[in-house]
Amino acid sequence: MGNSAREFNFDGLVGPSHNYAGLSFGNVASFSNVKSASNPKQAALQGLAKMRALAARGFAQALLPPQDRPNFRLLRSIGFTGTDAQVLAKAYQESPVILACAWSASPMWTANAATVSPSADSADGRTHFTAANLNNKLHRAFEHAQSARSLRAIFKDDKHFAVHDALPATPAFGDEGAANHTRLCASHGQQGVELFVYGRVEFDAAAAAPKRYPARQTLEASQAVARLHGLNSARTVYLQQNPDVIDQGVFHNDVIAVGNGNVLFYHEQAFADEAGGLVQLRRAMECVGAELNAIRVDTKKVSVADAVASYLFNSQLLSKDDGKMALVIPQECQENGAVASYLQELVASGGPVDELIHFDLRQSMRNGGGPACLRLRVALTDAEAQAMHQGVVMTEALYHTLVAWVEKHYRDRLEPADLADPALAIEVHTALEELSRILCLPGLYDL
Ligand SMILES: N=C(N)NCCC[C@H](NC(=O)CCC(=O)O)C(=O)O
Repeated sequence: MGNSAREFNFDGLVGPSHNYAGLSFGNVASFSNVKSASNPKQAALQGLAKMRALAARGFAQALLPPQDRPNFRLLRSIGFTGTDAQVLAKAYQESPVILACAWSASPMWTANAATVSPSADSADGRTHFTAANLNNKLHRAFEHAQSARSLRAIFKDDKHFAVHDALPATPAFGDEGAANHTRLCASHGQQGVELFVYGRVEFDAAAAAPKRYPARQTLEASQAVARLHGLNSARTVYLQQNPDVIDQGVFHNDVIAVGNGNVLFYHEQAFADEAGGLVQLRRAMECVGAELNAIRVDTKKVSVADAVASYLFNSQLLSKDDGKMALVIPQECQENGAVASYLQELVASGGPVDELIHFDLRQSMRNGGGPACLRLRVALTDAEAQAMHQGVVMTEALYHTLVAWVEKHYRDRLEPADLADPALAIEVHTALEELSRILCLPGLYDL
């Protein structure tokens, strides 16, 4: 258990079938952009620009590859038969929405790929990953097999890493991965407090739950992940998300709170019991010799509606070498008056956050995915960082190779009817075969 570690951010490389299908009930952006035309090329380039800029700033940056689409296995398993072209044509005719599920590029939001516990926190001293089953949404519920496969390809060395399969895919174990999990610590390499935020409790009929939109994460799932990872109960905290904010479009906790180091940046209405939650967190933080720095944003400064529209809390909070933190925000935050003035106040306050870095991530934002959705955090010691596959680490050279690859293979416009085009399936397949060569991961896909 070394205590020098760096946090790598594994961003999802946006896949060539990025489109707007309105598949996520409870996610306001997904619903309001249904059936509008997407631009997969621009989406991928926007994501790559973020990765490149953060890598150039010295932050440890890597990527997770997109997944093979469309999912012909899904389409065939529900009775669409014939050649690939016939399967697409029949699905488009009978159920365009299920066809869109089979094409979804949703694995780009890698915060939902898995929950990660660094080696400093686990009983066996390895880094643990549990692929998230994402079983609340059809289009996301089949991501986990490839997520686990990709993670195993990158974190192969079982001396250092353990990748667990997703929890049983049933509502009791609804698991959304790192989007509902954050880690608080004195420094990334030291023991930390793992905070799991759940939306509902399967086996407690009296527990509060949202009324309008689904709660995707259960307490039972969070507890199962903590067990699999061998976490210590004194350093593990479970808090309930405020069901009222889920009903206002906060479908994951990372839409209303983000943590890094000893800082928890959160909205006043994020948790069902704010005061009780802070007591639990402070107590757990004492066990790791750290003091919680809670930055609470009041409703009178930023309403829940403004937080959802701007994605203020779906920001990345990154530790800089000088001990301060940068907040990586989507440009929508600058365009929202209340949020923009709050942010000016925040960086001028003399607190830990002294810099804002903003990106145009509009293509992803229109499906409800901001900077924090697009990345999976993995804190690694030097030995662990060396043991992982190096082909996914972002460098200037890889950036340029991937930009050329995107320019060659991606379309700049996709509309619902394009999902019936058999040529698109061949294009995606060809692109991914080439990608697995670029990343030096020959067995990446089960093509
Ligand atoms: N908050 C985090 N960590 N992730 C954001 C995920 C956004 C994703 N959107 C979608 O899946 C929309 C797909 C569509 O409508 O085409 C979702 O709702 O699961």
